[in-house]
Amino acid sequence: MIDIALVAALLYQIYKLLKGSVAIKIFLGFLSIYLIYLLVRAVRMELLSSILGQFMGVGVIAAIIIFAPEIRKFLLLVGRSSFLSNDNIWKDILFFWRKKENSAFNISPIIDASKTLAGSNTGALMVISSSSELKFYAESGDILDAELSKRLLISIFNKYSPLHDGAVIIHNGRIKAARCILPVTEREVPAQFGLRHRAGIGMSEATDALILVISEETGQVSMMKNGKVLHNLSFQEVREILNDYLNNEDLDDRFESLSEYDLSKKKKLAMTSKS
Ligand SMILES: Nc1ncnc2c1ncn2[C@@H]1O[C@H](COP(=O)(O)OP(=O)(O)OP(=O)(O)O)[C@@H](O)[C@H]1O
Repeated sequence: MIDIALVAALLYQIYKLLKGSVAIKIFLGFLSIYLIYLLVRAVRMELLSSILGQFMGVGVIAAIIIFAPEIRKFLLLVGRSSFLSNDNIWKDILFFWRKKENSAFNISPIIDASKTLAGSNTGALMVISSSSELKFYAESGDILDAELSKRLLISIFNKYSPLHDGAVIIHNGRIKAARCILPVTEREVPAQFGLRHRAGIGMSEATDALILVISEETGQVSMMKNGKVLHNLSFQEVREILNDYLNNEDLDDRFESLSEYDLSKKKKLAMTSKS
């Protein structure tokens, strides 16, 4: 019984750590195959269980290679005394069946700060996550865990601030971290998108977060979700998208895929050159 409880707690912690990243899909894939393997073995289906057994053997080595960075970070977290002494972990384990709290929070500081940042052509990169703290990415920067405020966001992205380089991660009304390094997309992106936008698109491909980018060059606001983009948004649109995202509404249809984005740009260009 204690054995089962410990395994359940461990699996839950791994799930929490990976939540929001692509690694979780691979992890759940492995877990499902392992459960099928146990089931097949229990009902003594010899051939299938030997095939799945072979796969599991190779799978463990493959998992170690695929999850190398995650395993390193996980061990680092385990090693930190704060990880085990953190009350939240025990609360999470004890009350894991509780319904997820509504992720909505007051987004006005994000909108107000974006207005000021865009108005002064200050570049910014914000990751807003409704489902998780995105610990992996937060750990790549400086942990703040500060209450979300317009003044704080403006200070972070001020060109002279030591925190301005990289992204902030916002979750549950708190700025979890600043100066975070995000994965850059490997897909081809429109020529006017530089590194900041590429990182925004990359992060939206790797996680279920919503990304907000303010261009230093033009002051224009873009958002990214699931590898798709929306460019040159008004602040009213930003507010609506943010609200809908935090209320778990499906935003996929509203965003443009990178190929659509190129096409719509070309159409606009053709129309303006005709007129
Ligand atoms: N992988 C990354 N993760 C987080 N932030 C990044 C990453 N790559 C670049 N950045 C941020 O983007 C800034 C560089 O942006 P760059 O000027 O290349 O982007 P851009 O998309 O052309 O945007 P802009 O329109 O603002 O010039 C860096 O100073 C850094 O703050």
